[in-house]
Amino acid sequence: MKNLKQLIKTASKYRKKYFIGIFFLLLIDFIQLIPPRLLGYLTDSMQKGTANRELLLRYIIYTLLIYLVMAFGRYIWRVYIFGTSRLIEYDMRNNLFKHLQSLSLSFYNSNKTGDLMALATNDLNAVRAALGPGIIMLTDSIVLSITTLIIMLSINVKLTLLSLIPLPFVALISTKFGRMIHRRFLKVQQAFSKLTDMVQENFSGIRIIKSFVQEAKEAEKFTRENMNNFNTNMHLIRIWGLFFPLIEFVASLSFVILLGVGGAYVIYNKISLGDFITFNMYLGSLVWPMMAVGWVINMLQRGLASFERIQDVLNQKPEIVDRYVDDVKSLNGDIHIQNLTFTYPGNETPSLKNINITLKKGQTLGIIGRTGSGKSTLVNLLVRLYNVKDNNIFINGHDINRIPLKVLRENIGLVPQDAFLFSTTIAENINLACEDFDMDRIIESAKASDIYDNIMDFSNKFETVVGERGVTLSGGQKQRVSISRAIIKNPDILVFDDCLSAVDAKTEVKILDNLRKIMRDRTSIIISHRISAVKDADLIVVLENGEIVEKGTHSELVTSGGLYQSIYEKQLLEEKIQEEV
Ligand SMILES: Nc1ncnc2c1ncn2[C@@H]1O[C@H](COP(=O)(O)OP(=O)(O)OP(=O)(O)O)[C@@H](O)[C@H]1O
Repeated sequence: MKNLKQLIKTASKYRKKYFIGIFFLLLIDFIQLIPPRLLGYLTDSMQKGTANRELLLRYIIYTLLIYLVMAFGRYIWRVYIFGTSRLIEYDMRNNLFKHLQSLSLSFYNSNKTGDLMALATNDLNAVRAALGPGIIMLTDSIVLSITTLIIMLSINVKLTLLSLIPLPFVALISTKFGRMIHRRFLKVQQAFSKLTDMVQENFSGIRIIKSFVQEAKEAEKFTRENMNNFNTNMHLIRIWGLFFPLIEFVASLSFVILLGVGGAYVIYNKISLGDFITFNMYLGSLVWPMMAVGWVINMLQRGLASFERIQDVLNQKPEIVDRYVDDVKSLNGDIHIQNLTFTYPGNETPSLKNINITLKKGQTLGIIGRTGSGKSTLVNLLVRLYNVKDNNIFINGHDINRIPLKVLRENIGLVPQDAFLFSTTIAENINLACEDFDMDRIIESAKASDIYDNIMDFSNKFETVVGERGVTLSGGQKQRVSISRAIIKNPDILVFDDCLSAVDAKTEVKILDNLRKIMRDRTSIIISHRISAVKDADLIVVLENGEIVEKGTHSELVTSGGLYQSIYEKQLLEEKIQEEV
C-alpha cells in the first residue's frame, strides 16, 4: 500500500500531461461510439426507403470526419500517456543510477551486478508498462465497457444480457492466461540472459578458452543453452498460440447468440435491422475491454512488484557518509593509526588486528606481507571504502570519520591493485579526477609514471582509445596509466597498492625512483610483495594474518631473523638465479 502511494506520488509529478492524455483518451472512447449508431440509422433509412444520395453523402462525410478526429485524438493520447510513462522511466532511471553511485562497497559486495542491471531494465520496463499501456487499458476498459453497455441496454435489455453471457469467460481466460504467459515469458527472459551471459563471458575469456583448447566444449555448452532458449520460447509460443484462438472462439459465441436471438427479433420486428447492425458493432467493441481486464490486472501487479524492488534499493542508505565533520580543507599528511581492528561486514574473523602505525608528513611507509595478510584492507580503510570505528585512524590529528569524505578521497591518491581503465582515451583516463583538461599536466604525470614513451608510440598518442573498441594495453602499461591518474590530482598522500606487480622488479624500482621527486613532500605508502620496492621506506611494517609482526627500517629488519629477512633472502636468491640464467 505504501508503495502504491509512492508510485502515485511519482506519477503525479506529471499529472497535467496525464490529464491531457486521459482527456483525449476518453474523448475518443465516446466518439468511437458514434459510427455504429450512424450505420444503424443509415440502414434503417435505407430499409424504410427514406435514404437518398444526399443522406448517404452526409453520412459518409460524418463518418470520415469522426475517423479523422479519432486519428488525431489517438495521436495526442499516445504522445501524452506513452511519453509521460517514458519521462517517469527516465526520472526513475536517473535517480536509481545516482543512488547506486552513492551506495557503499559493501552493498556491491552483497548484490550481483546482473540483479542490479535487471532493476534498471526489466523492472523499470514493468513500471513503465503499468504507467503507460496499463493506465490506457484501465481507463479504456472501464469507460468503453460501461458506455457500450449502457447504449446496448438502451436498445434491448434482454438481447444485451443474453449476448453478454460468454464475455465474462473472455475476462477469466485472459486473466488466467495472462499469468501463465507472464511466467513463461520470465523463463524466456532468463534463458536468453543466461545465453548472453555465457557468450559475454566466453568472449572475454577467449584467451583462456583457446589456450586450454576448450572451443569444442564451449560450443557444446552453447548448443545446450541455445536449445534451452529455444524450448522456453516454444513453451511460450504454444500458450500464445492457444490464447488468441480461444478468446476469439469464446467471444464469437456472443455473436452466435446475437445472430440467433437478434436475428429472430428483427424477423418478428422487435428491433430494427439498423439496431441489429449497431448491436453487432458494439458487441465487437466490448470484446477488447473484456480481454484487457486480465492484461491490466497482470500489468499493474507486475509494475507494482517491480516498483517495490526498485524502492527497496532506493531506500538503502549509503553506509559511508559524513556524519559529523570538522572544518578540514586539506590533509597535510601525518597519519596515525592506533589499535585498529577491523572485520569486514559479514565476516567473523577480523582482517586487521590491533594495528599501530605513525607516519609524519613526507615519510614513506612500506607494507610487506603474504597474500591475504590484510595489506589492501589497511589502505582501503584510509579512504573509508569501509567504515572504521572512531579513534582508530587519524590524519593530521583529525579522526578520519570527522574529515569530509570528499576532502579525504580527493587528497589521497590511491593506486589500486587492479588497474581499471575506462573505454575512452588515455588522456581522459589520466584526467579522470580533474575538473579541467590541462594537457601539460597530463603529459607531466605520464612522464612521472614512466608511461609517456609508450603512449607516444601509439599512433593516436594521448587520444588513443583503450578498451574493447581500442588499443589493448599491457598489464604494466595499464598500471602506469593508473599511477598517472593518481598523481595528477596532486594528493597530499599517495598510496600504491601493489600496483606494479605486472612489471619486473627492476622496472618497479625504476618507476618508484622516478616517482620519488613527487613523493618527496608527500606521505606515501607502498605495498608490494617485493622487498626491493620498499627497502628505502622510512618505516616498513610486515603484516601476517592481519597483524603487524615486524616493524622497522630495512637495515633493522633484514637482520632481525623474522619473516622480512626470510622473504628478503628468498628474493635475493631468486634474483641471483635469474641473473645466472
Ligand atoms: N570485501 C571483502 N569482504 C570480505 N572479506 C574480505 C574482503 N576483501 C578482503 N577480504 C578478506 O580480508 C583478508 C585480507 O585481504 P586483503 O585483500 O587485505 O589482503 P592482501 O594482503 O592485500 O592480499 P593480496 O596481496 O593478495 O592483495 C583476506 O582474508 C580476505 O579474504
